[in-house]
Amino acid sequence: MIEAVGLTKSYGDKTAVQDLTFRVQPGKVTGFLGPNGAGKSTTMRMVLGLDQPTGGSVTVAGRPYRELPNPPRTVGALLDAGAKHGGRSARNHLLSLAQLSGIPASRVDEVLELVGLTAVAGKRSGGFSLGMGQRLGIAAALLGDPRVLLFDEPVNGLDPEGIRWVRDLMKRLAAEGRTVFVSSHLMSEMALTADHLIVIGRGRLMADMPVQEFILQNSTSFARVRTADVGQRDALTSLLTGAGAQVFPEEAGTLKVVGLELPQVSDIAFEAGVRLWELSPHHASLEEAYMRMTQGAVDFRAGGAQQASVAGPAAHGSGGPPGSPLPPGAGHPPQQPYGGAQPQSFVQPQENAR
Ligand SMILES: Nc1ncnc2c1ncn2[C@@H]1O[C@H](COP(=O)(O)OP(=O)(O)OP(=O)(O)O)[C@@H](O)[C@H]1O
Repeated sequence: MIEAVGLTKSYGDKTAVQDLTFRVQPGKVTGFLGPNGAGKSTTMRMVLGLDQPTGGSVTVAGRPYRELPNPPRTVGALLDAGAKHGGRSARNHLLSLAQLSGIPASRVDEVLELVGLTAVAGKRSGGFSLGMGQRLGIAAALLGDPRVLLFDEPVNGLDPEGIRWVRDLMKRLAAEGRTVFVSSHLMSEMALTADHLIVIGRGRLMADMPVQEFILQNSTSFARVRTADVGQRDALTSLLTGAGAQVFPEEAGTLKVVGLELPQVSDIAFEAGVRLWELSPHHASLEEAYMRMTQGAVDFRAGGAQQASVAGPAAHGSGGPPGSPLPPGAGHPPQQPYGGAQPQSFVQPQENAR
């Protein structure tokens, strides 16, 4: 387990991490999320004793990293996959790390096999592709067979096969009862990999909960409705609005209905004699929930002028149609063809979550 209590780190007058308290539990993959500059790497560096907190504390398996009897056998980490001696072969790189920690040389071949680098073990790691470098970094993290693992952006630059391999590895490590703490900006990947999330923004804790709960708490589900014809669609729109729903017409001719359960929508349509061709539930993705939660905690955002020049003068705002309650920026999700079952979400305008 990793436990942070009031963890704080300041660089001069810049506070990178502020009063963070959380536990990373064994047996789960815990995703560590936050916008650029939120303090994720700083936190991980403090877990690993590479930076000293200016306040609070963080322990691994009950002790600060520097007090662990044999740190590489307790905690392994991939922080910077580029941090290797490029002139050495993959095997020699791992052998030197093993020697430093009193790990038997036989373990080097085991981890090379585990990450799929056996065939290139004798090659200079300087010539490795990004994906091979990531695998070598992961091999180094696994060398001491530690119970606690930290990975900072482990899928950075990996191809789909590599991403899937990392995902399966994380899940396997967690299933073995290890503590797996992994940062990533790839939300779709985190949704598939993580069981639990710790989200920070501007150095502060914003969420600490299971992935599904995070999505539920930070998103709005909606129903998509398709009627047999336009006249019925307009009639149904007024009835649903009258019943307290927010109704948004979509380009594909469907309606997005927020605020009523599916059976209620069905009953209202039935009682009015409106024939429905589609009535489907839609849930938010992790990415949508994350964007909604962190929108007030982003340090770096592309400026409007920049976006305009990229989009070209003909581009229109991404808000709702004139008269719609959607503000600019709260655009409709991509339309699905009729019957398309991809879950989508309407992200409602929300005040700064903090
Ligand atoms: N050595 C340092 N000296 C001064 N400021 C630092 C130092 N290290 C980090 N910071 C600042 O602390 C803040 C948090 O940085 P950190 O790298 O931990 O964020 P992050 O969440 O890992 O970001 P990213 O997702 O971009 O990697 C940033 O504002 C950063 O500029």
